[in-house]
Amino acid sequence: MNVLLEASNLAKSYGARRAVDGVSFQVKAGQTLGLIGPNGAGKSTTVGMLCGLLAPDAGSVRVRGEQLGPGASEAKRRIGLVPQDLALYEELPAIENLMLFGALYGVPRALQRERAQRVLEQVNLQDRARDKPSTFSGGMKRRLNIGAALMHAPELLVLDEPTVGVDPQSRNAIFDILERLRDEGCALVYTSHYMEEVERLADQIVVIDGGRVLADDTPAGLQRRLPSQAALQVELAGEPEPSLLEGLRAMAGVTDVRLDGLRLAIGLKDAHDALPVMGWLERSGCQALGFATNRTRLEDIFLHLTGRSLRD
Ligand SMILES: Nc1ncnc2c1ncn2[C@@H]1O[C@H](COP(=O)(O)OP(=O)(O)OP(=O)(O)O)[C@@H](O)[C@H]1O
Repeated sequence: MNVLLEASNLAKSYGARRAVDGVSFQVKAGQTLGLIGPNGAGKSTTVGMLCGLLAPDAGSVRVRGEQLGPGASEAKRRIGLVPQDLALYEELPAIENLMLFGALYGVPRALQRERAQRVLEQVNLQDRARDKPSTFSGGMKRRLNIGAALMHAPELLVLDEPTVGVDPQSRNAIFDILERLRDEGCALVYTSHYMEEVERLADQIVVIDGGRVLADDTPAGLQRRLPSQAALQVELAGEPEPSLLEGLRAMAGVTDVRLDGLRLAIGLKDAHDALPVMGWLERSGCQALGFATNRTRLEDIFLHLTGRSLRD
């Protein structure tokens, strides 16, 4: 696959604070890259540099081989940015908002209306073309905000936490739009601190924390890095013998054993390891009131990599 965007060793400090500290990754044409990290990880600062809004202290961003610099360029025109904060004119009808953004991005005047109509369809607002954003719901404003970044038909759409403050229904509507764009071949960089969002959309995931890349892998590759692929929860009838816990820890396929009151949590290399473990518990005379199994969530990769959870 051909490389569309290449970030190399990006660094940016605000005073003494290193917000981004040597970030590198690639986005290939048509690829969907999820950039995930907790609040303050450096996502917005990275996005600002990817789009040429922030000048890096060190490192570079190349779009189809051309390095981003100050001022307008062919490389910048290949990118559309959906900022975290809404950037709309509340009292200007939706279609005119889009035409204005088209003009700012250099779309020829003769093409602006036609382009805006196509974009309104892409973001499912074709029935609201003449209405003002001041009359829109929060989710509709977010969709129009995405539309503004699509007016110049970019090859790559960069979205900075586009679902912040959005209800679940509107969030799904945004995802439908992004999935359609992806299917039409538009590359996406999607930043979030919700792993389930990134998992739904991305075919490559970059995990960042403290301004550094901790992992850059496919969702399946990240999942494989987790020591436990599943967990078995056992509700015990009584206090277990220490030998029971020792026996469990020695079993093949068991990665971790934790006792919390009468709840036993057993980490498993594979979901298939649950049955032999339950059989062994029964043969050992363990009195259980209930069993439950669950697959490890990809979200736990952050805990695995840092010892901290993604959201406090
Ligand atoms: N303009 C600024 N001036 C000073 N410090 C800043 C500025 N912007 C960001 N920072 C700091 O840089 C670090 C990275 O911030 P950044 O906004 O890039 O993270 P983020 O991952 O996007 O977080 P969030 O999800 O909260 O937006 C943080 O410690 C933040 O406080």
